[in-house]
Amino acid sequence: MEGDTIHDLTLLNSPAVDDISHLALDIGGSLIKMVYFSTSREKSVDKTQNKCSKDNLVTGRLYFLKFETSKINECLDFISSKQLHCRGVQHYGFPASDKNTIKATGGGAFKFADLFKEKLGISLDKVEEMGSLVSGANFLIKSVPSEAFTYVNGQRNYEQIDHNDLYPYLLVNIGSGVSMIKVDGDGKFERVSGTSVGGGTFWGLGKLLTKCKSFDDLLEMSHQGNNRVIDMLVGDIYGGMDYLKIGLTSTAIASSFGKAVSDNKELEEYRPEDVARSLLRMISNNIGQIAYLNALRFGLKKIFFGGFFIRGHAYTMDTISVAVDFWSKGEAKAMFLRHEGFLGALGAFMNYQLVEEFPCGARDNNQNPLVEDLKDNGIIECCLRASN
Ligand SMILES: Nc1ncnc2c1ncn2[C@@H]1O[C@H](COP(=O)(O)OP(=O)(O)O)[C@@H](O)[C@H]1O
Ligand SMILES: CC(C)(COP(=O)(O)O)[C@@H](O)C(=O)NCCC(=O)O
Repeated sequence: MEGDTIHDLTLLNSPAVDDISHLALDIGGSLIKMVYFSTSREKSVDKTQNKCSKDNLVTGRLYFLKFETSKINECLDFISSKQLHCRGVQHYGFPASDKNTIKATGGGAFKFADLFKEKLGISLDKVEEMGSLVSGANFLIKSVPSEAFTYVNGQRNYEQIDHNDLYPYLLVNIGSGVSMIKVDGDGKFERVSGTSVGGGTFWGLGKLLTKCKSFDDLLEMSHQGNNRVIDMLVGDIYGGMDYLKIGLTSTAIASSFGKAVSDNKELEEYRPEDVARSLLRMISNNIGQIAYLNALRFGLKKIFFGGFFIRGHAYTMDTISVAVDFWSKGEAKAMFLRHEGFLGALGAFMNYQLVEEFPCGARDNNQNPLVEDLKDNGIIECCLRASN
């Protein structure tokens, strides 16, 4: 797996409790994503010093965390132990009405509303999921340096996106399922397609077929595997030859898992690594292709991929990039986002309408903001607007 994926924060990395305010959640089919704002890294004891010099802005950082939805109690315990829902809200003049109400998106904002109320006394202020994904993506693409990148020949190439040339684009969020959204501007979007063959499919089928215990193990396995053992290639059908008349080389996959038909082997006779690789390739390819077809429908050249299925995994990004490039004959471009899985949670956070500036204040002691991001699990500097 690549090194600069944003992982869970450890408690060591967490800010002091008193300085945390404004928590937003995206409770999805597989994972709960959490974003919260804290001022604690400013080293200042006097909270007035945390105000930005101009206007009434408070400097701080956004922190990111995730939990498995099936272990929602861990998330509730974390919020409760750190009193995330009621600390710090009135510091710096943030509106007191925010207390005990948090912005939440995703299906779980509906499914678990009673649980949050019962266990923590928190009301979930529901924010629509597709809108959250879009505002999270727009914010990241426009305001966070070194956020968007292409993945070509094993290399991340960070893109400077021209704000005046951003729209329209296609946003493909690969969570448990996949949503494809045509984005035309801030708050201007349409969900144009989707597929149920997504991250949940990879993880679910992978678990059944390989008996692996965690998603990261499955990804790691896929890294070690060889899909040609199970996939039927064009060369397998054409006696080792390419079929160039229709643009297919002998090594192109003709039929995912197709070799298993004639192999007459039991599942146990295949290496789980090879099974994981074929599965990852099949699902990534399929999503890349459907994404391209939707981009073609609307004449979109830029396709941003988000969602935690991607997990910064080299092979996943490579497969998606190659699929988009192949089908579009180089016309469309697949781009990825460093905060891939947090689009919805960030969008819900934006709904507080306190975000004034991103990023706020210079990262004065380093030339490359990415370096600090890596150390800090994707922490983003920002300013929130205080009410006084
Ligand atoms: N630690 C993990 N546990 C479970 N799934 C994970 C994990 N890390 C990445 N994934 C992948 O991410 C997908 C969920 O992505 P996410 O964007 O959080 O969607 P959702 O909102 O549906 O939970 C899973 O289906 C799986 O493919
Ligand atoms: C229903 C969902 C929006 C829920 O979002 P998720 O929790 O998967 O991130 C998503 O799973 C989805 O778009 N599924 C594809 C359904 C379809 O278009 O066939």
